[in-house]
Amino acid sequence: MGEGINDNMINTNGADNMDVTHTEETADSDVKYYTLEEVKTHNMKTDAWLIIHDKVYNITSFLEEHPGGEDVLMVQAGADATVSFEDVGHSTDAREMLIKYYIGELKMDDRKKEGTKEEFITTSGDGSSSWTTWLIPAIVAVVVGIMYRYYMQERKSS
Ligand code: HEM
Repeated sequence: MGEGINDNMINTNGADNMDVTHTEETADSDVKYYTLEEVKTHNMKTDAWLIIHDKVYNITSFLEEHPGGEDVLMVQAGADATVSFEDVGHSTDAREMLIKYYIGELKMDDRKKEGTKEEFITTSGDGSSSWTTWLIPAIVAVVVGIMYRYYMQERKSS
């Protein structure tokens, strides 16, 4: 994995970085990047990670403390829990707690930006036709209104 395919983006000072295993570091900070494949392997009670909004959390020590229970977390362990986490409507406190368990970022290649957006914008078709549905009746209404005014004026003057 990662035998220098994308390394030019990530590894700008690679002179003494001989040991490139699963975690590559950005040039600007110590942020660790994990692949989805790697996160998937951490799906046990003794070693549980999950992804929320492209960030990776090691929640092993939190499993027993979670007010929503251990089981719901274990269902998500090793996977992207963004939708479940948001569906519950976690409090600001819960969101702040995440910091404690943060261990790094999901690799850019494994992020699904459109995927997460699509989940929330699926209710009313593709949206592109929505403006035509009101614009055409609006034009018709204006034209009918103008014609009606002319008609009334003609009736008054005759
Ligand atoms: C590390 C990630 C998580 C943290 C820090 C966290 C934290 C919390 C906290 C503090 C609460 C108490 C209520 C609140 O303050 O919102 C809570 C409740 C809950 N959480 Fe989480 N949670 C996490 C992940 C998840 C995930 C992934 C799920 C779903 C699969 C989940 C499901 C629930 C449920 C069902 C409740 C109970 C809600 C209720 O009884 O009203 N949580 N969580």
